[in-house]
Formats: sequence, C-alpha cells, structure tokens
Amino acid sequence: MASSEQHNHAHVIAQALPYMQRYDGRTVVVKYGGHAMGDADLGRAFARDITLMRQSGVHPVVVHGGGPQIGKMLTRLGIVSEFKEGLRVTDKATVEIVEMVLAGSINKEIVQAINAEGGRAVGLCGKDGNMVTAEKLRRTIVDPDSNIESVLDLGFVGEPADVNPTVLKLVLKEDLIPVIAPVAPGPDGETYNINADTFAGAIAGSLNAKRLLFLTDVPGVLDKEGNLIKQLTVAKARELIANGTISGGMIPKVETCIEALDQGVEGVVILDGKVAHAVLLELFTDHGVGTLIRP
Ligand SMILES: Nc1ncnc2c1ncn2[C@@H]1O[C@H](COP(=O)(O)OP(=O)(O)O)[C@@H](O)[C@H]1O
Ligand SMILES: CC(=O)N[C@@H](CCC(=O)OP(=O)(O)O)C(=O)O
Repeated sequence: MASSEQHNHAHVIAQALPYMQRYDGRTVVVKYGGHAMGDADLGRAFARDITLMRQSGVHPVVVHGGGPQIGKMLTRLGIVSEFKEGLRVTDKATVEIVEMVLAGSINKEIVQAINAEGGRAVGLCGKDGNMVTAEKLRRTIVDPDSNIESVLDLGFVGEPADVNPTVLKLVLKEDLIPVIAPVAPGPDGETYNINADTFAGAIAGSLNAKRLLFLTDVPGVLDKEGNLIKQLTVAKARELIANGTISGGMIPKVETCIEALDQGVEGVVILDGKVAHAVLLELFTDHGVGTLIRP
C-alpha cells in the first residue's frame, strides 16, 4: 500500500494540472539574477524547473544577469567599477568583460545545466539574429538638494530600442529553450551593456509573454521594516521608489515590471531564487511566492 508521503506526492502533482493547463503553449520569461546563482544545488534545481516547464507544455525563455560575477572578474583584472541608479558605469574596457562574462561563461553554464537535466537549451544574446538593437541610455536626474537637472552618462550602458523576436520564435517553435544574455549592438556597431531586468522586460513584451518572473536574492519587494509585500499596485510601487524604500538593483526590476504590465504581460512576480524550485512553486502550485505587481 502507498505510504501517506507517496499520497502527498501524488496530491502535489495532481494539484499542478489546472496550472499546467493555464500555461499550456504560453511563453513564460524567467529572469535569472546573478545574485540567485552560485550555489550548485540551487543551479541544478533551477535547470530542472525550466526543463520541467518545457516538458509540461510551457515555453520558458531564460534571460540571465550576472552582476556579481562581472564584478568578481573586474576585480581580478584590477578594473574599478561603480554603480549609479542601480546601473554599472560601463567604459570600453568594462563592456568587453561584461560581454565575456555574460554571453560567455554564465550563458554557457546555464545552457549546460539545462541540457544536463534533459532540456534542449540554446544560448543567445541580443546580437544573435539581430534580436535586440540597443541605444545609449539617456536618463535625466534631479539633484534633491539643488533641484538641478543633469543627464546621467553611464558610457556603454544601453536600453533596448528595438526587439525583433524572429530568431526567438524559431527557437521556440523547435521546442528549444532560449537562454539570453543582456548584451546588444548599438546602431554604430558598438556593444552595449543592458541591465538584465530591463532586457527581460523587453523580451517578454515582444513575445507577448503570459508571465514574467524575476528570480533574485530576496523574498520579493520588502517594506521599510523588511516584511514581504505580497501584492503591489503600480501606483504604490512608484511611491516606494520615490520615498527610497525601493532602491539599488530593485529599481530597474520594479520599473521593468510596470512597463511589462503596460505592454500586456499578464502577471509579473519578483521572487526568491535562493529557494529551491521557486519557479515551480510560483507557477504550478497554490503557494504563490514573492511579490505580485498588478496594474
Ligand atoms: N524594497 C526592497 N525590497 C527588496 N530588495 C531591495 C529593496 N530595495 C533595494 N533592494 C535590493 O535589491 C536587491 C536585488 O537587486 P539586484 O541586486 O540587482 O539583484 P539581481 O542580481 O537578482 O538582479 C536586493 O538584494 C536588495 O539589496
Ligand atoms: C547596465 C548594468 O548594470 N548591467 C548589468 C548587467 C548584468 C545584470 O543586470 O545582472 P543582475 O541581473 O545579476 O543584476 C551589470 O553590468 O551588472
């Protein structure tokens, strides 16, 4: 006779059916942040989740970051790096390392991990098939003390100006799993470093994705006391950015969530990538984890 533990297993699998039906044939973009990487067991669990998604009829698209890993390589090479408004100031030497780490080692590591679980992943970056064309990021900032406006110059930091999903659609049609690094060419042949959250949002919008998940190293958006905010409206998210509760790397994440909702992505969630099988918990169970951002 089956044990109660076996019954529980069966129950969990059965519970997943309506969710699998909901996402059947739909695209789910998963942004895998650099802070969620690093632990071998968690990396395998992530690769297994992505493979299981594909096996159950979902079309996962992985967009990855690698901020801490870029930082480590820059330190090894003696290149000093700083962040402004959550974005890395990127000169010519830095962008070379960014491309090497993101489109090189990290991208291939994720592809290999998914393939080791029996998935069929293909590594790409914005350059492949002219998927993403970047333009230099232009952002005006206002000094809170003097109220003086200035333009933030971050060097080779770009934002997606145009997304052509043709190559992605081909890859998805062949039941392959695209794994994309956020590096893209500019109009004059230069290479731009794009924040991975922003990049993931642009990809999700162009594919009309059903869901966009951000895997990071915190349980979601936290309030001033450090408690998880389970649901956040766009208006409240803007307020939390303005009053400084949301800062650093969480700013581009939340801004991207807002834009993705605008572009028709149905659900956007920020969740803890340090929890094993976070993606499965979020997609296929009643236990939605993390912060859901809604219009
Ligand atoms: N209100 C907030 N709630 C949660 N995290 C926040 C908040 N404000 C700032 N953060 C910071 O944002 C970080 C996540 O962004 P980031 O470091 O860019 O991660 P990733 O590599 O996953 O993109 C958290 O580790 C935390 O330090
Ligand atoms: C412009 C900019 O800041 N680019 C990021 C790209 C990687 C990234 O976004 O990685 P995470 O998702 O791990 O933060 C960087 O250079 O770190």
